[in-house]
Order: sequence, then C-alpha cells, then structure tokens
Amino acid sequence: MKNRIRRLGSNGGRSRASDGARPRTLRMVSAGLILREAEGRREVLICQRKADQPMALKWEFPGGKIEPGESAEQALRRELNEELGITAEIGEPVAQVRHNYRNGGAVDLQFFAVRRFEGEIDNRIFQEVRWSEFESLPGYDFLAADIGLVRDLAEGRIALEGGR
Ligand SMILES: Nc1nc2c([nH]c(=O)n2[C@H]2C[C@H](O)[C@@H](COP(=O)(O)OP(=O)(O)OP(=O)(O)O)O2)c(=O)[nH]1
Repeated sequence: MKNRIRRLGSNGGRSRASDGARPRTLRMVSAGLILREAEGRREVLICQRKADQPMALKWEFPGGKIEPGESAEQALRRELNEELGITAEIGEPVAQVRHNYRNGGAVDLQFFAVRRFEGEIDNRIFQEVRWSEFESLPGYDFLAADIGLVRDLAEGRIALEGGR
C-alpha cells in the first residue's frame, strides 16, 4: 500500500512567542502508530502520560526524542523497547507535524506505522496503555500536536492497513 508522508496542519510551528528574543529549542521526536487487527477491527495503541509529567494525563503515541547520531527509526525502536518492552519493526512514515507548545517548547514529530513486534506490551512508564479503534480516537484528550493526525485517522483520511 502506498502512503505519502503527510505534513499535517497543527499550528505549523508558528507562534507569537517565536518572534521574541528567547530562542526555542526544537525537540525532534519520533512516535509509533502500533497497529493491530482484532476481529476485523483496526486498532492502534495509545498511551496516557502520568500525572507527574508535563502535559499530565494527556494521551499520545509511544515514542520520544531522537538522540544525536540516531535516525528517527532507530530512536523509535529504542523508545518502544524502553517504554513498552517490545522489539519493533518500524514501518513506513505516516505523518510529520511541527508544533509550538505554549510553554515555549517546539516539537517536530515523525510518526511511523508499526505492524510487527516481538514481545508482549508491558506498560513501563505510562499511566495507562490501551488499544483504540481509529473512530474512537477523538474521544481521548490527546496532546495538542497530535490532534490533526487523530482526526485524520478517525475520519479515514489516512489509509493504514492493520497489523498482526
Ligand atoms: N512520544 C510522543 N511525544 C509526543 C507526542 N505528541 C507530542 O506533542 N509529543 C511531545 C511530548 C514531549 O514534549 C516530546 C517527547 O519527548 P519525550 O517523550 O522524550 O520526553 P517527555 O515527554 O518527558 O518530554 P520532556 O519533558 O523530556 O521534553 O514530544 C506523541 O504522540 N508521542
């Protein structure tokens, strides 16, 4: 299946604060859309941040910051192992989003499909992890940068085949 990398709206990485004197640090992040097909329904794994983290209790896709010398795919493999205890095969890029958070932090997010992994999902750092059907995603309180992608997935604007 062909999938173009989509640059999604979000706030395009623009904000008034970026015109000011304080330089923003741009965090390069990769995140996984871990897919499974259950009884003919396509589901994706979503994760809730802990109460003591910044942006507490918001939902997100598992992943994290790309360290120097890592590719986005390598970073995601490492993060999925650290956060969920799985060894994942990173699939195609699905979307890229630039977003400026109000607290001054800017993120550049690359999302990849993940259809195969070894090991059982083990929640190591999140409040909760859950499989969600695409249509149900907008009912979760997602991080602001993810909202455009969540809507596109729910409305079928991004075609993604399920996983194992
Ligand atoms: N993993 C992940 N991060 C996301 C998503 N959407 C989104 O805005 N982010 C942001 C939240 C964080 O600022 C950053 C990911 O950083 P991280 O996972 O390494 O660390 P963190 O949440 O503790 O953030 P930080 O305080 O260390 O900056 O990307 C998403 O769907 N998944």
